Amino acid sequence: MDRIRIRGGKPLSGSIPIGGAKNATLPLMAAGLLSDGPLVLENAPDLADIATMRALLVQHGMKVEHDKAQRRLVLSGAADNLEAPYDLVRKMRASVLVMGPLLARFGEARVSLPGGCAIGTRPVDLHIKGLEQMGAVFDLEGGYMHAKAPATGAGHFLRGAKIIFPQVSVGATENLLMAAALAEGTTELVNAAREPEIGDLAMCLMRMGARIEGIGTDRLVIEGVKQLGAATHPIIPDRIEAGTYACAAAITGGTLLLEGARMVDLGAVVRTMRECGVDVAEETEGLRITRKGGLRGADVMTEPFPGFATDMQAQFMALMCVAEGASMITETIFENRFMHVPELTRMGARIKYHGQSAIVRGVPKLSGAPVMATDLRASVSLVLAGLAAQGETIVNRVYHLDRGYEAIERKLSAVGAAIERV
Ligand SMILES: CC(=O)N[C@H]1[C@@H](OP(=O)(O)OP(=O)(O)OC[C@H]2O[C@@H](n3ccc(=O)[nH]c3=O)[C@H](O)[C@@H]2O)O[C@H](CO)[C@@H](O)[C@@H]1O
Ligand SMILES: C=C(OP(=O)(O)O)C(=O)O
Repeated sequence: MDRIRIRGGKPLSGSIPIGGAKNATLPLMAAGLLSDGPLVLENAPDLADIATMRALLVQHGMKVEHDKAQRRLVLSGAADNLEAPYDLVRKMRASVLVMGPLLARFGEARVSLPGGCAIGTRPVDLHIKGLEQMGAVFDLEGGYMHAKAPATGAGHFLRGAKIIFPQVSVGATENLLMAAALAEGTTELVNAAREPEIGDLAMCLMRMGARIEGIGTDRLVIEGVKQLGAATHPIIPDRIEAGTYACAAAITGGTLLLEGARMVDLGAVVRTMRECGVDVAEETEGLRITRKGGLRGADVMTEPFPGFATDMQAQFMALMCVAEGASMITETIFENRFMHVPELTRMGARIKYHGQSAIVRGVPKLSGAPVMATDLRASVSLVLAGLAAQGETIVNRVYHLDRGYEAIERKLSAVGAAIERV
């Protein structure tokens, strides 16, 4: 199995191109189920999760072409198999996003329950409750959610509803937004998630002919239409990939231009990095991250957007391991997202955690070690620690990284890191 070998201690310098956002592309691909297309997605990243979503849609009966050279995905055709099998759903939880589109367009879906994952239990009750409010009836059998929605007689299956989320959920907002686009009448999503990926999905649905108001706010109002059509949509840049490479510049005391990255998507992360003594400047081509002086510790609490992203928590913790003073990191989104702590500790970090909070006491140097992690962002936090550590770090289980970071070793070695896949 592939591993990543890093010899740390080199300040990075140069430019890194930021790809299209994984977490925008996955729901956008699911939206392809809502019409015969073609839906053309530009700036598509080449990631394991994209291949998984492609396999899922293909087994549903759709045609999905991924032109990697042109960074383009073209989705067309109509689903003729309404089942999302366990083998694919367990690989990637975002598979559950086919539920809303399948129900809205065909009145039926059978989707495996995803189960828990390394970072938490991650139930899908909010997705189910919302779709039930829109008229779907759910049955649980053999680990599958089997949902049916009777035809309304007006060319729709689902009916618009006012859905008040008791808790902010990115996936539930996306699933219901897609379902509402083809439902009869008006749907109101209250306490909706406001992540940039949701705005991107809404923009794409509008290009396909959907009627949506309130984009960028926590109240989305969708006027259902009978049919959606073809569209071409450019995927937004990956703010988490950008934030991760910003940490790479900061932890090595270097300077990187993150081509295509946008300040507007990274607000809380940028504010915190500045608090730590890192310079962040918006330039025409992207964001420039520079660290000249020492790193100072800072406290963060993860929150739904526009708060500090949970998907940046592990990377920021790696940075705080070598910052001056103590930093308190509180994870409020997922109940088990400190799996990187024991591995960072093996590299010499001083971290203690209890429940939702961790205290990191900065040390002058980390030391390289063989490490492994159980999820995507935890794995990349070990790469970051390895870039700053003395000696050699081997990161095992690279398949986690390949879910969300395209060519990470090539992007980092091009800016001066001693990193290779072995
Ligand atoms: C593919 C994708 O875009 N993944 C992102 C998405 O995941 P995902 O959409 O799964 O995350 P959610 O926003 O839904 O989860 C937020 C919280 O709500 C809980 N919850 C969620 C749904 C539900 O029905 N019931 C429930 O209790 C979850 O367990 C979690 O504690 O948003 C997360 C939070 O920003 C990110 O970390 C993930 O990278
Ligand atoms: C948690 C993540 O993804 P997923 O929701 O697909 O597990 C992530 O991108 O960090």
